[in-house]
Amino acid sequence: MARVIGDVILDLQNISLSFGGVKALTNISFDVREGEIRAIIGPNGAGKSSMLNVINGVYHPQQGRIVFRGQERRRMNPHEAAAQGIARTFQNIALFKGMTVLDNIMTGRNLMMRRNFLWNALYWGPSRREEIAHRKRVEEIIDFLEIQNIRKTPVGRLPYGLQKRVELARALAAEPSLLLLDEPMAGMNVEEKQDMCRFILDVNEQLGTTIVLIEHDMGVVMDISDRVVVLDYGRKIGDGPPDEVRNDPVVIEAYLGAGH
Ligand SMILES: Nc1ncnc2c1ncn2[C@@H]1O[C@H](COP(=O)(O)OP(=O)(O)OP(=O)(O)O)[C@@H](O)[C@H]1O
Repeated sequence: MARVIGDVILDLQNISLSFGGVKALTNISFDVREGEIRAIIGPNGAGKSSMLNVINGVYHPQQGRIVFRGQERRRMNPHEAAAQGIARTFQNIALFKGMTVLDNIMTGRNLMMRRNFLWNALYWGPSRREEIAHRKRVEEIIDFLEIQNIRKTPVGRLPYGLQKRVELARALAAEPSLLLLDEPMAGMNVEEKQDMCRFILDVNEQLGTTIVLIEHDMGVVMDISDRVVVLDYGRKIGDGPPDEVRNDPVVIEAYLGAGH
């Protein structure tokens, strides 16, 4: 399928966020277009994770507007953001280590399970049918990410790179239209990084999912993203296609200054 970059679906305008005296984000504006891979980069402590947390409703900025799919967003929590089609993965893997791969991915469907426990107890048949439908979708995701052979393995027994892939699978189980990835390749070896890059591109191209990712590996960022936002000390210092950002003296200075 040919990639199509569409209209702006997420517009962040003049976002400022502070924690007590610490200014994590200062007057940041950028947008995300439908179907693109948008990277957020910057030295440690630049505000990247805070920005993702603003997008999915974990943090509430003191100033600024967030417009998602044409609607100004009121204060919302992560559950509401997920219901609007925004899913994310975390910097530190947040899976249930004792549960199997399959069960972990099923937890990603929770939001879509319409029927509650009482209903399930009373009407076994329809809820069973619903569970089968969810299982089918989960099995498709398992095939897509090529983890069939570990579907019954407890997550805690898997190598790190595969755990990250399971986390991606769980996020995909919610069928998001906007996927936020917080350092999806952190701590991986070269081969694991190549695999993860391929899967991120496949998700974007074949499922049409818009992706915002934080990544420290510059090679990866330059290879897979359409546009890059650069943060430094909570301010935006660059924004544009990878080639433009890479050659921007202000960006180069921020990275050299931070010892990257
Ligand atoms: N919950 C919080 N309470 C207080 N300060 C916070 C909180 N979250 C982030 N900060 C501060 O906000 C600033 C930006 O942090 P953030 O984690 O967003 O940066 P980052 O670019 O993601 O860094 P890293 O690359 O190290 O993950 C830092 O000074 C951090 O200490």
